[in-house]
Amino acid sequence: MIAVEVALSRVVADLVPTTGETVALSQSLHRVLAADCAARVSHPPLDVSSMDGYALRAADAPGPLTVLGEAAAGHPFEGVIASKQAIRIFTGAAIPAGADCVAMQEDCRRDDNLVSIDSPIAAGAHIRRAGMDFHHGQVLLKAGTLMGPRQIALAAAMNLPWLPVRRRPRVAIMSSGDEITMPGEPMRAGQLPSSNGPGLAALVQANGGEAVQLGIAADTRQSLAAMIAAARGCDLLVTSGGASVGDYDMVQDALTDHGLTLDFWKIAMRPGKPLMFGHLRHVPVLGLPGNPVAAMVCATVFLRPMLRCLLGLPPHNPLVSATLATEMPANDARQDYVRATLTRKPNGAIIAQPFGRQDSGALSGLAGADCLIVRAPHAQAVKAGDAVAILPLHGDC
Ligand SMILES: Nc1nc2c(c(=O)[nH]1)N[C@H]1C(S)=C(S)[C@@H](COP(=O)(O)OP(=O)(O)OC[C@H]3O[C@@H](n4cnc5c(N)ncnc54)[C@H](O)[C@@H]3O)O[C@H]1N2
Ligand code: MOO
Repeated sequence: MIAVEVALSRVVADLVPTTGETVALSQSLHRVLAADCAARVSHPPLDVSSMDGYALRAADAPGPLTVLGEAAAGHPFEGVIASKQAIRIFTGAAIPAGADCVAMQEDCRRDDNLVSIDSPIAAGAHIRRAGMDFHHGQVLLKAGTLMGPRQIALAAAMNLPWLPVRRRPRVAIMSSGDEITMPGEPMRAGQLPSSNGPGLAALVQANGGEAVQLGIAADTRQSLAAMIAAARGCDLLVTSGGASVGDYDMVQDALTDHGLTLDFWKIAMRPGKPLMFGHLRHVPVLGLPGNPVAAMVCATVFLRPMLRCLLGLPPHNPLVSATLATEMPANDARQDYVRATLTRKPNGAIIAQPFGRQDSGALSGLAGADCLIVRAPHAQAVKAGDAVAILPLHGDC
């Protein structure tokens, strides 16, 4: 059995980011930029007012000044302001030639076509300079940026209607087992619905991939072989089930028939001991255990970083620290991923409460967990109040 960290470094070692494609800005949420993007405009495009008020020369304050006209956003005042003159101006409007500041409306007194300024004012007040935010040609969004709502707002301000993004990695997902059916299908006695296929597909989608569910192979070499063949053209093949040592655990044999180059099988991890990794004609193959919690935890720990690498993102799965609510015994040789809830104390401390039942077939606990407490191999017993490392579980895992 190899260590989790060694396994993790091996699964991401040879991954090359997918090629780029162009998508509309409106379709770019959660996509990763494949190239640097430069602004096609300056922002703001010219000197504009940041307040509603009067544009004037600061040296002319307190006035009174003659109001020549007005400027609103998108409707500039075309004339020139001379000494003792002002214009009414609104937020976002261009600063007229000759003016060097804007007095806020609240600081001004208007009397017919005259305006007086009640507070001291300096040149430059309430003016946003052209290009204050960014200039035409400036690279503001770098290759590798994950596009969220804030980055989309910036790209729009940069006048970029299309963006170069990494193609979504195509991940073929294959479940196996004679007892497994698709959710909702008729079931014989003893059969159960596949949770791994839909759960893994959702994890792939939530992490920027395109899931291709191949279906459920029967526990025969022929059935497994047919499904493995259907994975051609994918960037990554993920199998679930049939990974252990039982007579009907034939996934690895079927993959070997197809030319699998095995990298590793079995790691020091709980849940997830029979994890397998290799390559089928250069396509990485991640063989997940069938136990539903093991499949999803291994996907969180291994598949998520693999997807990140295929998207050109750093593979990190950062651990953070929490305070333990109850004692935990010393750990054995396998790195343990313990399902737990998190609560925040009024003083800001984050408290992790492990579930009593940690069976790797019990999905209800995983779905209700906020985090996995990560316990190193041979970790010593810990007591309530001790610090532990946790892997937070968000909406994408
Ligand atoms: N003698 C040993 N037996 C087992 C060992 C071992 O080291 N020696 N390891 C155990 C561990 S740890 C795990 S994890 C499991 C992994 O088994 P497999 O990967 O071969 O998975 P299956 O036998 O196919 O199924 C296990 C379990 O999970 C259910 N399952 C399978 N696929 C799905 C699916 N798509 N959706 C929902 N549930 C699924 C299946 O019905 C079984 O109950 O091996 C232990 N045994
Ligand atoms: O590691 Mo298995 O994944 O214990 O259930």
